[in-house]
Amino acid sequence: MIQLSLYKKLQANHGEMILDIDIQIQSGRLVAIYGESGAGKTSILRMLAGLFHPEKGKIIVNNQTWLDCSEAINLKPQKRKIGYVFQDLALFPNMSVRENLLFALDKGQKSDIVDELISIMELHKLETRSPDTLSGGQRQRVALARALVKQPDLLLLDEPLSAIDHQMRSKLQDYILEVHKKFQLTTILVSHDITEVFKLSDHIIVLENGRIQKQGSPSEVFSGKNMSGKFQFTGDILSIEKEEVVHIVSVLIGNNIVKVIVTEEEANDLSVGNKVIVASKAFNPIIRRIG
Ligand SMILES: Nc1ncnc2c1ncn2[C@@H]1O[C@H](COP(=O)(O)OP(=O)(O)OP(=O)(O)O)[C@@H](O)[C@H]1O
Repeated sequence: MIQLSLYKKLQANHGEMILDIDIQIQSGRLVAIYGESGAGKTSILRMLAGLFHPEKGKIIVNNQTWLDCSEAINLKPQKRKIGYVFQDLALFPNMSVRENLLFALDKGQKSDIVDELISIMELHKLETRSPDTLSGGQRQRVALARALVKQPDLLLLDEPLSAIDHQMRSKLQDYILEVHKKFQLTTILVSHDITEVFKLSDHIIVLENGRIQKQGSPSEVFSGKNMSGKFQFTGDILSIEKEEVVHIVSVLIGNNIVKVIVTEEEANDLSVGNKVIVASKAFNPIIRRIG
């Protein structure tokens, strides 16, 4: 369990902004912090990592106090068992991919975990390469593996995939899900991307001007009501076409286009580019093998 209460005055574009949050996260969950630019998301992660200090607050991770301002407890960043991946994370350029991972091992820690991560993250073909010769997506895959070497108590992902193209991003999201399933690490993901947040997290905290505006499951948070379905996916609207009395909405879900028929009234509420949830609970989905 992670208990977090943080208070800090920040300098926002429009003047002073108070970051004031109280969050509890159960162990093993993947929680997303979602919010507009400047809402305070990165500040929370930096405070968790010990890189930024709140004026008031407490951070307790698995019963260990990392920070308690009233007791003057403030564990150094290197004493906090954290894996941190952000957009422009630098790998050591003078070391191969494998050496970058080995370098992250704690003193006396067995190197088996490096082999395991190379296998899970499918880095075999890249392990002797220098980071400079890798694509952005490959580098982030290595960065994620490196953050996992120490088997942290808490994994922090700050927009780790935002500079990566759509197809590679989707693959990397699968890797994140895979390692999360395998290691059950408590993970906090900061992202602007609703589809990403929906796909990866089981709980979403929406931050607005330094305060929690709402939180809950992805469907509770994004559909405004508790939407349940036999299956549901998120996607982007590509087109809305009128056909006689109905409208046909084409939605891009992953790499597939799904067409959904809606009424005129429903269509009026939708625009090309909107992120949407496509769900069904009235009938059983049909499954067929492909290829
Ligand atoms: N050291 C600091 N002292 C005071 N204010 C700060 C400090 N660091 C950041 N801020 C301000 O706090 C606000 C929140 O910044 P933060 O980076 O946490 O937002 P964010 O939600 O992560 O935004 P983005 O999505 O653009 O990364 C910003 O207005 C920023 O200028």
